[in-house]
Amino acid sequence: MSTETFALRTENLRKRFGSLEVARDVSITLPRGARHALIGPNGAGKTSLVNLITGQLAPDSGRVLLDGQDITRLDRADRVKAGLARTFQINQLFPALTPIEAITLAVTERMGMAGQFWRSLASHEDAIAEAWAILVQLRLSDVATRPTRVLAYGQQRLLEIGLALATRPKVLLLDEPAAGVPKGESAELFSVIAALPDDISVLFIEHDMSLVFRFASRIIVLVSGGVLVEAEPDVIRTDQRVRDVYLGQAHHG
Ligand SMILES: Nc1ncnc2c1ncn2[C@@H]1O[C@H](COP(=O)(O)OP(=O)(O)OP(=O)(O)O)[C@@H](O)[C@H]1O
Repeated sequence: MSTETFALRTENLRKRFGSLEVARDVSITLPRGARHALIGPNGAGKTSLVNLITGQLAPDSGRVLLDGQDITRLDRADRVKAGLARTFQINQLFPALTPIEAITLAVTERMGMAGQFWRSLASHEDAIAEAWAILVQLRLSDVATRPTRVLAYGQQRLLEIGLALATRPKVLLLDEPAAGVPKGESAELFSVIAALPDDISVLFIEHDMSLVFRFASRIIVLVSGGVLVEAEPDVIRTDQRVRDVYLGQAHHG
């Protein structure tokens, strides 16, 4: 695959914690516009892989390429500037801010004008307009001026995605975006993710297989730090190796 066609690629990523190998030669590719799911049992190394991609963890060897650029040596902030954004399993929001305030702040931060009140009003208006557009895209405009703490949990998780979108990412990594969200809200949350523009490529970790099969265009199965198989949902559904991994597990990881 040429560098023109992929948004993100890892090449032979390896990472150990003592004797535990959390990444065993992991090479994955996210084409532009991807909606890929990363699944696997508990402790398979899913979050570690996301951390290796974002720079939270340094690999022992291997490379991370974003839009053709080798970002392996960049720090986390520079990876965000290069177009890599993520959300976490646990809510990271400010409860007292409203969504429009929070997203506008994130946009001004990206523009390098956070805290610069002497900047022209026009640039602040631009930031507010961009924040509104993000909230509309996430179906949060109705609650834009309410304090974050009164939002439904699913809306709070969407707001986190909004903060990531404010960095104008090419690649969005979502670590269990529906974690803690009531069942009734999680499909809505995923349909918003699926409808994001095609120039944003998405890799999401998700435990709920019905959501994975409904929303992923491709599925990467990670087991013991290594990629067991990567394929389209229909292929994964009938793959005996995947069935064997999940068979007999009280809790699907
Ligand atoms: N900083 C660390 N130091 C040592 N071991 C770690 C560290 N971070 C993760 N691990 C271990 O690495 C393994 C992989 O963890 P990771 O969180 O990546 O798995 P996961 O697939 O995301 O699991 P889950 O589905 O439970 O979130 C686990 O056994 C975990 O305990």
